Amino acid sequence: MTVRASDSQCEIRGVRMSAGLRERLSKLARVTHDEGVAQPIVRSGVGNFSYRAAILCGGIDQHVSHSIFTVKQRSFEIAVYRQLVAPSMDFKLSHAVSTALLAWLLLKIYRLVYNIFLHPLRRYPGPLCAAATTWWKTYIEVYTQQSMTDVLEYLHARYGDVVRTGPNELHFSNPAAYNDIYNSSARWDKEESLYCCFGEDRSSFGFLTYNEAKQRKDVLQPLFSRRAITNMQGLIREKIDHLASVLTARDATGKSSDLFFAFRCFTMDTITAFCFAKSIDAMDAPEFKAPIVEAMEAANPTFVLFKHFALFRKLIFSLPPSLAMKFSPETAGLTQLQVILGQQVKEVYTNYESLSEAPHPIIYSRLLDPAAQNGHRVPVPGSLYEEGQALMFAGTDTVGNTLMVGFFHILDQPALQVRLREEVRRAWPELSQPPDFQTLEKLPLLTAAIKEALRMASGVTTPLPRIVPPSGATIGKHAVPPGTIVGMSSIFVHYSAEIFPEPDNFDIERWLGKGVQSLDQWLIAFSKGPRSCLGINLAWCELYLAFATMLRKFDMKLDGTTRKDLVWRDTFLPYFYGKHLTAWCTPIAA
Ligand code: HEM
Repeated sequence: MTVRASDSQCEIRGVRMSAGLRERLSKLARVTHDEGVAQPIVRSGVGNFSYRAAILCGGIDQHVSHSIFTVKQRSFEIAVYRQLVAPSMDFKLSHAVSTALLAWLLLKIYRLVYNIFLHPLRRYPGPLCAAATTWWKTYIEVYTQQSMTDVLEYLHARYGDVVRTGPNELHFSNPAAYNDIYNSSARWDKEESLYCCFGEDRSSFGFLTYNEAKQRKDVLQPLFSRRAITNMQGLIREKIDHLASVLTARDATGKSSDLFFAFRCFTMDTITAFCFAKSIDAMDAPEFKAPIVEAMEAANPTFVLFKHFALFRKLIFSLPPSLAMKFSPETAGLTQLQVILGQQVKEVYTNYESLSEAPHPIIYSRLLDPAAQNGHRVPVPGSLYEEGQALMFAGTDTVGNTLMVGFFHILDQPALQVRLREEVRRAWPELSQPPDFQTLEKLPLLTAAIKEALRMASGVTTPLPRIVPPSGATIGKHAVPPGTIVGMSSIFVHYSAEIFPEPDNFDIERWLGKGVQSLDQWLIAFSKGPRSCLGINLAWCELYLAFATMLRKFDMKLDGTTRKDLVWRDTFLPYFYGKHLTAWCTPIAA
């Protein structure tokens, strides 16, 4: 089709023009119609006019025509546009949109019907909505903001030991099933939508496959072995002593302390020194409100949002930090954390040599060492950053939560605090000569208290989702087809009344006495199998040194925190949203 237009005339060739259209145009302008001419004349029209006329004539018609309009351009243009072009454009657009919507809707309906009636998991019990669509989980976690672990408890009480929690997902509650999923021979992939939400896809924690994770963990493992951690316990001793001195100074000014943040600052300073040979000095922040610790705390619920809305996550991660924080204040904590951490990683990258001056092995020194890579390349900067973020999260909140939960219960039972202190004092008579990690490990009451704290804090509370391999699997005596997402939250083991009677009570006696060693198999805070915790030795060492030091150096009393304040919501780690554990920490003179 061609259009030629001037101030007074518009010529259109090679278009299809119906009788109806011709009649309507005639009312607007004088139209000359010549059926015989089909040769196109290519000349440009006058701006919008020719464009609109072109749309007008291209849209609706039957016959090939050549029409000449004699027009008063402006009024013709407006009239044609209003009466013919706009409606026809609307029609075409709305037609395309509604067709696409209909196709999408049909596809979704087909998917729902398939998920409910034809899916290989159709015989597994669970809510209909969960079987039909993953949006059910989004509704629970994002819209109602319930803790998925609470919902799972309810579902298992109603449906039994296996529940379908998504179209392609099963959750198990029988403690025996835990070992079927998480054991040394189960090299199953991690599930993408959860593990990618942290933005740590290229880290020991975030790699989805066993092989990728193993390659990275093999590089890091020598630094996390029991021997390596025992050798570097001086670093942890230095950090916990520093925390004790800050708490002492606070007490001297008559202040109680936010131990929730204080413990996180201690673990943060420890892991940053271990990673970067440089502490972030979180413990020296006023009121222990170190920006990185606060940012980490605020980041927890963000991951739930990112898990359900991957596009939103990609958008936030792609924006410059200042824009991301403005655009989405609710995820600003994570962005802030990434900025702080990014600077730290960049510094290490540019001052690599300084790492060798540290008195203990440094994680980044090893990550950047070509000789440590077992024939592979040194990780790219993005992967180095992500490893740093993974280690910060893995090493800070987990140990911090265990200390916080443990100390709440110990302070809630003053007689227990005295009993534990007496045991520690026997091993640590001279305040200025603290015993080492190996000595503390032998103290039965202290060990029982730490185990009980690990049990009740539960480490990572989310069911750790894995993909059943092509061979399929039997989990808790149920045959599970290949490709199914399976998981089990640690709380179904740690709060099982059959294994741990009266599980809501902090009772160190359950770990003491003869024949209780077998109970250790049910302490699964660090998970089991090839994707279990890389930092387990570091965590135990921090816990022993911190529990012993706090008990030996302070007489502690709760400052208004009650059991109700220990409420949490599952955001991968438990997100404690009650009043922080606050206590008076009075130094013990000798
Ligand atoms: C009480 C303290 C801790 C607890 C309860 C704990 C718990 C866990 C759990 C349950 C997992 C498995 C996560 C999954 O399957 O997705 C895990 C993995 C991991 N943890 Fe820990 N953790 C603790 C301390 C630490 C520390 C101090 C570090 C070191 C900085 C650390 C580093 C890691 C890493 C790198 C992984 C990923 C391993 C993999 O995916 O193969 N953790 N931890």
